[in-house]
Amino acid sequence: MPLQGEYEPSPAQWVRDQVELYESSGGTEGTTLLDTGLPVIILTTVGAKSGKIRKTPLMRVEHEGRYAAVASLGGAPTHPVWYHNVKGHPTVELQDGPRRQEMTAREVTGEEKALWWDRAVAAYPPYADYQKKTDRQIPVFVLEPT
Ligand SMILES: C[C@H](OP(=O)(O)OC[C@@H](O)[C@@H](O)[C@@H](O)Cn1c2nc(=O)[nH]c(=O)c-2cc2ccc(O)cc21)C(=O)N[C@@H](CCC(=O)N[C@@H](CCC(=O)O)C(=O)O)C(=O)O
Repeated sequence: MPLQGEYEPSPAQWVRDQVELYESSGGTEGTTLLDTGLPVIILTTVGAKSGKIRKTPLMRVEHEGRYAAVASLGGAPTHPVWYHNVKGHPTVELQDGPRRQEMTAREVTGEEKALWWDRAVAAYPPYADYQKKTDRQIPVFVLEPT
């Protein structure tokens, strides 16, 4: 059952554009991070305050059908806003290329987080740099098919 609500595009034009291209191409275009060629997924969440539908490109971190969503925001001192959406509404949708599925998200800690953090850094090495540049502990969600 797709998430219900009014879609509110990101205020960031480059994010809006990537979501638009990803979705309008059926997940065949806009599926990488610009010049890196590294794969990207689209996470759909429900706004924690507005209840609106939000769509957020994230680096693709996948292992045996489960995914990680890393709230890095480039190592900024505060969490990205979508972090609060997922905490408030753990039922999310994930589009990986042409495949879209409903997932349940949970924030991971301790050894489980360390395992997924290694997988995330292997998929996108700059995550390690982001963590070095902030005292904020970058949160990691694991997304599992509902
Ligand atoms: C700009 C802000 O976006 P954000 O949710 O903080 O997310 C910032 C970024 O993480 C987001 O732009 C990501 O897509 C950036 N990004 C990555 N961001 C990451 O954190 N990790 C990644 O791996 C990542 C990869 C990536 C790849 C490609 C790409 O194009 C972007 C990528 C935003 O959308 N703000 C809205 C509000 C959004 C919102 O969800 N509001 C909630 C309020 C929630 C609350 O405040 O409690 C609501 O509607 O209720 C606004 O200001 O109107």
